[in-house]
Amino acid sequence: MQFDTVEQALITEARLPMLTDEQKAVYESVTRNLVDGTSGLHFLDAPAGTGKTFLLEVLLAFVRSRGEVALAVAASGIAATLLPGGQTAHSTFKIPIRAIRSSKDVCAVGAQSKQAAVFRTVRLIVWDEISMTNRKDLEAVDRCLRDVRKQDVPFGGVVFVCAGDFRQLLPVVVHGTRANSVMACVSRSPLWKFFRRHRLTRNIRLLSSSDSATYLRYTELLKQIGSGTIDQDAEEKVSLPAEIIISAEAPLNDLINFVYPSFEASVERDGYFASRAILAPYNDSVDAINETCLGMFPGSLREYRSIDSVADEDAATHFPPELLNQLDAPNFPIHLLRLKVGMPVVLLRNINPPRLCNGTRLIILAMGENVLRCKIAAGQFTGDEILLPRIPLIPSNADLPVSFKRLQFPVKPSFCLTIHKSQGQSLDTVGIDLSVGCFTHGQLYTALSRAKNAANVRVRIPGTRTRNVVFPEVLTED
Ligand SMILES: Nc1ncnc2c1ncn2[C@@H]1O[C@H](COP(=O)(O)OP(=O)(O)OP(=O)(O)O)[C@@H](O)[C@H]1O
Repeated sequence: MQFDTVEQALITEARLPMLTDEQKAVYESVTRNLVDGTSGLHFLDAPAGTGKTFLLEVLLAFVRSRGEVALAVAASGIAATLLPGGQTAHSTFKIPIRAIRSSKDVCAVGAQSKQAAVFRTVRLIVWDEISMTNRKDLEAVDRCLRDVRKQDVPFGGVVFVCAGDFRQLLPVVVHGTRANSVMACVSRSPLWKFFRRHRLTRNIRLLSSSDSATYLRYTELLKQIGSGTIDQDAEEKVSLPAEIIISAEAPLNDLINFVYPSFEASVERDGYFASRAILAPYNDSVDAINETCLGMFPGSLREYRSIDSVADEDAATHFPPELLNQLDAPNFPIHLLRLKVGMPVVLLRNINPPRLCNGTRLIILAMGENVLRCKIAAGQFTGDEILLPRIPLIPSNADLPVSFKRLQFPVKPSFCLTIHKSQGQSLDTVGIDLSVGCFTHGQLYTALSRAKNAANVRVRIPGTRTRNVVFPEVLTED
């Protein structure tokens, strides 16, 4: 309700003529439900870059221009920052965060809560990157909406539009097998049959800046990699075009210099870090590349050591601070955080959604003893300045020997991101470090499809072949 209806109407008016015929057909189908007051479940099932998120933005603006409530969520924080008013699905619906999901999971939404009041009035829910969502989360939201809205129909009768691409990354199942990942997909949910499937086929991301021959060659390569129809050997390795390869025998700096040709100039240029990134499949490689980039980045280094303590005082003698300092968990700040003014970092917690979410990218402007002054680097709040304090953080979902608390800035360097975090992004320049190859479904396709221009992609691999993992059983027919 905080959206300005006039402003939203202007966005709708400006964007409508831009929609392709395919996008327009979906827009009309969804707005028919919204205008008629009928319910409708829609699934935008389309390859990377075909404008799913773009279309969701127009639908959100349409509803908000009418003074009605539209909620925007995404499977990951960084994808949520791309949607106006976007938040993670977990944060919006209070879905429990657990390593092992259960069919009995319930959203922590009280009947008298503000959240429940919003769910009763909401007209449209859009859910982006749904292919990364665990079906149990979607099912928990279904139960919550039926309950709160007192309507025993799927999602309590709201108009629900989800967008995704099963060629890209699937839900993460900790210690899970291939079958566990496949079974966790929303497409395996009994709810899925209620969704009407819409297709988009034109890659608009690439269209924006490639010549037509390059466009055709690269979109064909993406299609074959995404569907697993490209020639691959017994180790699932595929050949990539010579012009995009950087040899892994050459120094890592070659890839860094391709993506970040001038760190000195970057400090002055708005949008420099939002439009480019190095991607890698493993957290360890990401950390090592960030460390190398930090060494090359100009300016003086400041080190921040966290203060770590165990939750259970009785365990304190067995787990002294020096031992806790060495513990690490995914999506958790490290004990010794090394920062420089002007460098990009990514937020690791929801501080004040939707402005400051897990996944918001920031540039450091100044560093104090207990506070960082930062500028938001991407998304609808780009340019806003914020103050970020050290906060107490407890690792979730981690295989750690003890439960502990860390007082640290909730950020990590983001010259390089995991491929997982890049899903949903459109980047001008992309460098992919595959010196250690991809390990799961859709990683190579997701990484290669982030680029707006095929000429601005480089992949660092040993030799000319790299691993492409595809689980054909999750792919829907084109
Ligand atoms: N009709 C359009 N007119 C102009 N630009 C568009 C249009 N549709 C999409 N785009 C642009 O194309 C790029 C890719 O669009 P978008 O991110 O919506 O694709 P996507 O299908 O959501 O991709 P992914 O599956 O990778 O998340 C963006 O830069 C977006 O602004």
